[in-house]
Amino acid sequence: MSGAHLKVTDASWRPHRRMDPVLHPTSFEIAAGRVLGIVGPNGAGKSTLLRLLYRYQAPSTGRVEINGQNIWAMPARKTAQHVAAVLQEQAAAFGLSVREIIALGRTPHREGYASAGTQDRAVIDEVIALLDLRGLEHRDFSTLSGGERQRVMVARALAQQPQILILDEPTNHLDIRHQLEVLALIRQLDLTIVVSLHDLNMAANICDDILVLENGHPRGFGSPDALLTETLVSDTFRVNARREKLAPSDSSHLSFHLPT
Ligand SMILES: Nc1ncnc2c1ncn2[C@@H]1O[C@H](COP(=O)(O)OP(=O)(O)OP(=O)(O)O)[C@@H](O)[C@H]1O
Repeated sequence: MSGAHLKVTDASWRPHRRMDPVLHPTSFEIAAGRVLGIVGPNGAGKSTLLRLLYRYQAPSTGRVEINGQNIWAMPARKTAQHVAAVLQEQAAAFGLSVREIIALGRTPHREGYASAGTQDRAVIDEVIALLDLRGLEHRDFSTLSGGERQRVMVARALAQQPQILILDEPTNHLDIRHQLEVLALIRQLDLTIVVSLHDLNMAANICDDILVLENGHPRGFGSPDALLTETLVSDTFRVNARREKLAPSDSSHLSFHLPT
């Protein structure tokens, strides 16, 4: 697996013609292999932007390009060979096992109704091991806990062998250990990653770049250190934010308080 260049130019989205945009024109560019964090308050437009990136919704204006190709000019199947998404809502599984769910990630790479070949099985085995799912692979997906399901959905996305991985709040439902494991995995994958996160400290730790959205508008794009200033975080999230150095690691840490 290796990443792809992602370029978003003036992409906006509005639900109906006469309504205000939910996402106003937004532009950014990330080189192959970088991790971009999307942060912002509830309703800021994070999931809406992600939907444009994995070709679920067409932008009302602007373009999304992967390695210079507009994703709406390619067949959906071709986009699915490049981009995989892990979403907050998990589809109903109708009695499928964990392994069968993960195998669905191979669909864009198969011809017609062909069943899983040797390469498909090897990829599925690899991601099952990577996400520590060996003990669960024959369980009915619907019997899993929220955190176990989340790991299965990450495994399914990786089975797609994408160049770009989109994750919408991937640490929801995960206990601390599995949060750290999923975040470490994100850092270690040789892919371009776009991840929405509510935890700004987590975002600052794992992301190369951050895009801040507020009320459907891009507020800034840049490195976590340069962008996530006390002023920007306080204004965007309507809190008093303080940035401190944690001893002994000397890493930067944001803390938050309600304004008095
Ligand atoms: N299909 C739609 N029709 C009308 N409004 C919509 C539609 N989809 C999203 N919205 C609105 O757009 C805004 C942004 O929603 P979005 O889900 O992108 O925000 P978010 O930043 O991901 O929020 P959260 O952090 O709460 O998950 C919200 O006010 C939402 O109600």
